[in-house]
Amino acid sequence: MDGEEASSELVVEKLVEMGFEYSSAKEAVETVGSSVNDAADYILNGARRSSWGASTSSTCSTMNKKALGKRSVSFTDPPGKMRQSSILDHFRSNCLSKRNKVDAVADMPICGSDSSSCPVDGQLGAFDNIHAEPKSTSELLSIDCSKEHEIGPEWGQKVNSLLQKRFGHSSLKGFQKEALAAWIAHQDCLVLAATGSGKSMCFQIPALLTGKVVVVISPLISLMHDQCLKLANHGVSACFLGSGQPDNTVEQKAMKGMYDLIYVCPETVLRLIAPLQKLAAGRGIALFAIDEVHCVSKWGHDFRPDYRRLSVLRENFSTSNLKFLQFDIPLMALTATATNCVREDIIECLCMSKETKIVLTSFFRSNLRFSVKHSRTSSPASYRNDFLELINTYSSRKRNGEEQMLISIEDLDDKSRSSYDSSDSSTSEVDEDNSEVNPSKSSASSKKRELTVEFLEDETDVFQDVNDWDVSCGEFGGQSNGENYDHFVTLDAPVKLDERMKLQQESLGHGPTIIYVPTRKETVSIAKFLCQFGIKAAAYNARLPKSHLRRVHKEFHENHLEVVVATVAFGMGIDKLNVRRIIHYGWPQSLEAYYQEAGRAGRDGKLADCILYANLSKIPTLLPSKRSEDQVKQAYKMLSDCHRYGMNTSWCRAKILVEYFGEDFSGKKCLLCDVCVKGPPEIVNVKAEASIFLQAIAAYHADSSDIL
Ligand SMILES: Nc1ncnc2c1ncn2[C@@H]1O[C@H](COP(=O)(O)OP(=O)(O)OP(=O)(O)O)[C@@H](O)[C@H]1O
Repeated sequence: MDGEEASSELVVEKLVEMGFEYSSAKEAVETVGSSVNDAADYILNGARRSSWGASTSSTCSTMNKKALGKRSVSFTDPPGKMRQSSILDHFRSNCLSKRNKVDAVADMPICGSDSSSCPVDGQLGAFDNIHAEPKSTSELLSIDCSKEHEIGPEWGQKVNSLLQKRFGHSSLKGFQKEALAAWIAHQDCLVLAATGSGKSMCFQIPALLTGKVVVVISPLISLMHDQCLKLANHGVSACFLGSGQPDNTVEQKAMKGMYDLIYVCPETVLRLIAPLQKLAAGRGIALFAIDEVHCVSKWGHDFRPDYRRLSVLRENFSTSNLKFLQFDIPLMALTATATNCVREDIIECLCMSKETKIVLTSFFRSNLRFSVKHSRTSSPASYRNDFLELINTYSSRKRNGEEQMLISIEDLDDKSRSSYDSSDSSTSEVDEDNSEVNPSKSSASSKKRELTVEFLEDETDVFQDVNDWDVSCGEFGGQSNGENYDHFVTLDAPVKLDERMKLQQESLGHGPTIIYVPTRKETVSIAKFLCQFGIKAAAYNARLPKSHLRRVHKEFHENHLEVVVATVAFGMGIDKLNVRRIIHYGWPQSLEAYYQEAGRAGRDGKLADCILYANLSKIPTLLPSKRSEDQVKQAYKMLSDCHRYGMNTSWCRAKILVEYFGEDFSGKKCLLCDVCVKGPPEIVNVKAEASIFLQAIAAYHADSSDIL
């Protein structure tokens, strides 16, 4: 093999790792040469034109790739000019969209192609606007934090007026009040509240109330960036620090106390202990907030080692260490998902005080309709069964006004066979049986079939670098789409029975869908499958080119994409209100991860579906990662909890989930899930069969004793 051949093989190998079929990878490399990015662009471009590209010309959608030639099929700038779009682009686009939304959208080029229209100087200008100097100082409410307080009527009024003035909300939610009461009493606090319930307000208010700084530790640049952006929109000054921060004056300004809130990743906060101590002595630090705190625990689903070192906060910002402090600077730890065991681990590991207040809201999300379906998954033959309803959902919208002809399974067969038959035969996961697998059948059929093993994309590999600027440079932020937060339901307590009964009658809107799949390969194959039927679908996994990932985020948030087929890499920070369906097509890695991912549906409070397609003949296997033996054991225990959830046929699914997090749901049901609606499987009286069976055994033993 000569050098060139060897490098082509390597590129093909890389492309297969990204999730592409070997044959497509090979063809792409033959056509565009040995560049991973070009080849990936080349393959994706075909899928994209037939899926997202409603406006692209039909000549492109015929995918006559060879005729199109190298550059004409690429959707990004030529390599030499290609520039990773940055957070600044997003700020810029948001500033633009605030000034003139319609114009900005019309002008907005698709991923990365706007480099010429956005000079670096201009970007920095926009960036400075985001990191506004604290205008709020004169508006600060003079509250004496040296005394203990309760959120009495006086406090309540002050906070509510701030809330209204700054954020347009009428009052604090119950759990927010509780968390603030703990902070006012200088207590540490662990807040466990559902995704999207408003946890950030618990640490944003202290910065605005006291005039001191709040330091927020967060795992991802995308989350920090998103929050800074939202705060800037509300006129609150905030910044984020870390290697993802391109302006090196921001850190100095932050340490001088020029921002109300400082967002920082764990590794950076560890580096900044001495300057933060100076800040505490100067403007003062009101609170350390540790967001997504489940990352502390090895028993959680998203462990990040740097989080465990955050005990330095208690050690270095306590009265014993800093003599000028009257009280230890309180720690507020926040998460949406933590089991009892994870909670204990967090409190111990962060050296939070013994009196730490735990503010726990109901994990129950009354508008989420959970169900489990059984499927072989991972095979194009199953796709035809499993995605029929989804395809019909989106195609009925497109045929709006015309006769509503639903696509039949035969139509799907015709359409998809042409492009999938060949791949069917080339995969070891071929599924000849077209019918849905049901649990009773599966044990019998698994005798005939080998159990297969599926390598899960491991989230510890996905987010190797907390400052992964490229992956996380975010087009997140549902609010900028004009989606209405007014519909947001208070998630403090399960809504009333009659409200849930009403939800049963509601029809599920067309809104966006996220399909989570365990492997990178499936992100590509399912997106490709859905594209065949005119669905605007795109694949998302950590190995795909960054420019593609950015584009997926952007188009998803702007409602141009209908379906994203993703691994766990499409994760934290997805804050979009109108997601109508979260489909897990294969096993999730844990019930915590499942609930967090499913929780991205229905944040507008309207009915949303959370469907798990369980494949009982597939054993999920974690990709090799930096996990210790103990952690691997724990990871497999978590997988087995998922299995139990998938096998359940008797208990309300929401009950299983919320009780997993230690909540008492006794005597309650969600009334929406498949088990609540269809009930447990019918009880069959097998007395007669059992008696024959027992007689047969008795006869057998009698015969054997005769022989003996
Ligand atoms: N008291 C309130 N009344 C009404 N809306 C609120 C209130 N507090 C916060 N919200 C809104 O709730 C939405 C979600 O808030 P936030 O992003 O803080 O949720 P979160 O719990 O941190 O979510 P996640 O777990 O996904 O990080 C925001 O739009 C916020 O403005």
